[in-house]
Amino acid sequence: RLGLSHKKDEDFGKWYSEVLVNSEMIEYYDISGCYIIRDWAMMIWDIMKEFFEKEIGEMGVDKCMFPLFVSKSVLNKEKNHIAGFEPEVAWVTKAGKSDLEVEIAIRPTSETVIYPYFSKWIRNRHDLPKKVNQWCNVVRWEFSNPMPFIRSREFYWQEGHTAFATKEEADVEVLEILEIYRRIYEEFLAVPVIKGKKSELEKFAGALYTSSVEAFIPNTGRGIQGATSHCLGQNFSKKEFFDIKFHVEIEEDGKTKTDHVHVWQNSWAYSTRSIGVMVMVHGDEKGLVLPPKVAKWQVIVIPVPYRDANTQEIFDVCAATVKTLRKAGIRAEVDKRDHYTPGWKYSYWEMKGVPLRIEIGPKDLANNQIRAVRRDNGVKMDLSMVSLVEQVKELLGKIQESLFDSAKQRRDACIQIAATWDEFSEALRQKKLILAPWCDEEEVEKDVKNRTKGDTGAAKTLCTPFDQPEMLEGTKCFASGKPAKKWTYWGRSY
Ligand SMILES: O=C(C[C@H]1NCCC[C@H]1O)Cn1cnc2c(c1=O)CCCC2
Ligand SMILES: [Mg+2]
Repeated sequence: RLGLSHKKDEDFGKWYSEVLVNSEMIEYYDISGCYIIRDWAMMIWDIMKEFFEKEIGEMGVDKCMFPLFVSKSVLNKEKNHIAGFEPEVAWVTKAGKSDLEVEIAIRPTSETVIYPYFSKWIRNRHDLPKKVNQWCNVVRWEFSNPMPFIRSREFYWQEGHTAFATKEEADVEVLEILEIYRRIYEEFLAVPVIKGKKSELEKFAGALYTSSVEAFIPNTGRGIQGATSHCLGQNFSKKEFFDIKFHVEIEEDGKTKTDHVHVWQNSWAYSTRSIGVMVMVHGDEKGLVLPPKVAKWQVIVIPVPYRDANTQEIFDVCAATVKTLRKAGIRAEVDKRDHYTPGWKYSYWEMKGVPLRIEIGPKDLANNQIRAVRRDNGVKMDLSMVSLVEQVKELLGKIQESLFDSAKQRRDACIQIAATWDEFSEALRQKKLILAPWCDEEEVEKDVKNRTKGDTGAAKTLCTPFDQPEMLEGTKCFASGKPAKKWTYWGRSY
């Protein structure tokens, strides 16, 4: 296993692809935009899923699994929510040699699959709130250049779909879910994100409003949507095709009348794209760098026998060390392959991004200690075998924290405030994440897109952060010169 042949700061795309293959996260596939997700990456997905499932389980969200296929008539019932997306929908048109009577779409998202059943299941108030979530694959036949995890034609996500009797309940849940997404990124993947609201132009067409957590890739100067939590309002429930409503009894001049109220809905998702963002943010010239929280192996133990001196004893101590660490809930493994040298193993596990390496050789045995090496900053230290578990736990905590802190420092260094068009253009040229005062007019947003169109893509609004800086009296929009209404993040994006 050689090192990487591409540098992160020289050819980011090739570096990213090589890291994913060399760390055994991804295998390429013969259909463009489709990738094999291997064990090393599946463990990341499963660790996040376990946390996410626990959190939404406590919120009363039920599990479900709706069909992969959507009939053409159903998908096109709700045209406006897929407006502009038709080219991305994949269709099944044949089975064997015979054409299908009716073409069947492969789900690109499941609103039109699920909501007819919400209509059937929700009859009166005590059927509410209705909350379901499914973990599944979706297919979107994107045409812009595919990238493993970031932009693939099939990807895995969870999609939550909920219905409430009142808007207030829906509004609360939108933000509760958004906070879980922030935790997924910041506490598990050690990636800083910005919580905010999408503009009317960038939001999901079927939504009343869209909130998102936005990440940023310093190397390419591009923003990337990390996860979305939408309030759909009554946009779907009031559509006659769905007509999702509950009946209420109202007293009117002494008589009880029944009326009905359309439900208020949310939908929310994060996907395997989150894994790609983590790789891009933390990876380095030696390969993948895994945050301990999501590493299949948090500690790799390497025996370092010296000539034939007490080799068996060294192997026994390595095995015992792994056992002790595992008993304490630390995900540890020993690499006892005898056809590789210790040095070779160091490079192999560095490429795979294991947060902490433990080396055990004759000297370590003699001093009842081990040599620990951090993957994030390469620092080496000798740890006593006495209270090793506590020291390793503390070290893993420090690695997790320092990965987040350094990623946040690098992201913050990319943030540039722009008050005028010239400052905006210059910041864009410098691949910055731009915070600018905006008049909140859609025409202006479209104009900025047109004026910044180029081979590296146009600049767009990423989100309007909930955490708004003060807007001084008289502040002008950077693009239109009109009175600014809000501070918004702009940039090129994936
Ligand atoms: O998928 C959503 C909205 C919503 N879907 C459910 C989970 C939350 C949220 O992502 C938006 N969207 C994006 N992309 C596409 C579609 C689409 O509806 C439908 C057609 C194919 C491309
Ligand atoms: Mg898309």
